[in-house]
Amino acid sequence: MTESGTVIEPTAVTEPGAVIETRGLTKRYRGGQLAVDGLDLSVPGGSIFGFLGPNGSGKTTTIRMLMGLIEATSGSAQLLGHPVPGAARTVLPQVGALIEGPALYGFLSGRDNLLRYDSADPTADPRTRRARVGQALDRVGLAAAAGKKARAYSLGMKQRLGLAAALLQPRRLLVLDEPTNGLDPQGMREIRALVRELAADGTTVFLSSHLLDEIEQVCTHAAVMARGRLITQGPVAELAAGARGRLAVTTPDPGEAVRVLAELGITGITVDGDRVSAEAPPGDVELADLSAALVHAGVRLRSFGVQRASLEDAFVALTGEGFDVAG
Ligand SMILES: Nc1ncnc2c1ncn2[C@@H]1O[C@H](COP(=O)(O)OP(=O)(O)OP(=O)(O)O)[C@@H](O)[C@H]1O
Repeated sequence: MTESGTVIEPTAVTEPGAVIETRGLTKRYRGGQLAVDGLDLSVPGGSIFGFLGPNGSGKTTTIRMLMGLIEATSGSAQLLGHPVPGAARTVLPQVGALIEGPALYGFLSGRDNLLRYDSADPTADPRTRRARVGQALDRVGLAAAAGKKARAYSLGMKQRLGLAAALLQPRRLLVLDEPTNGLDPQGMREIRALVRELAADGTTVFLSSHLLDEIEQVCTHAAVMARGRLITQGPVAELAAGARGRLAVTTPDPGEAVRVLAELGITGITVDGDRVSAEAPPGDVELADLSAALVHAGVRLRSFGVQRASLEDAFVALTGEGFDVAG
């Protein structure tokens, strides 16, 4: 209450603490494959958290452990402050999940798929079912196509229907495994916009992706996986800032530019046509001195500068590997 007696409603609900927390979470499959290796993950409430890694890095295995679909070999995990799988019954109704594509009945309409899905949920109130299904369809932009058979849906529409299924109840956390996989650029944009909207309403969104630029575009935080291990995690802006940017020079005299830069101790130089790129110089090297040295040596400059580091630069810097993906 303020002095004038007005009640101030909190405008944004931010979760105190982590919404997903794992300690030493490990999965070794029966065949001996160590898919997830001692994972300590911490997902802040209210974030759009990108779980990033090349194919086979352990993302799906982690998500399946979090959702109680498979057992961890060792380590522990908490969702919304409760241990899983121990408290799965209490906590999972507050978590919407879209894992490995939605299971749909092609012969049913989008609406009937959702009605059927909701009736299989013992925590769902049948009296509000129709209304909730209608709202979820609206939410994902499928209201007009709700009566169409699901087999006539495009991949993007199917994916949106899967999201609608995850939204039939109010959720504090949404877990989406590769939600844009297989979608065309327009479909990807639609899903990204939806993820942003959901997060703006206060839902924490945890999404896995092997697409670096997707994570950069939509996520506030990210964790980077490689070969089952966590490489780094934190706010996306900080992860990218942790890597030095690249020095980028465009010149009709690339050979001479390479010679001058190498003489000045610049490393990681590559040439592609008239573009010379290199590791950004350490902080004590003044960029103006570099460009002056190039000009002094007769190198004609079309452009000169340091490009901001991307998450990809950070990944390469941290793993020493390219972000090489099959998909
Ligand atoms: N059921 C299983 N039995 C044995 N090994 C498995 C099983 N599932 C996954 N793996 C292996 O565990 C490792 C991690 O796989 P996982 O599917 O978790 O990775 P991912 O990052 O989700 O990749 P993708 O994007 O391709 O799904 C891979 O080497 C994979 O071959």
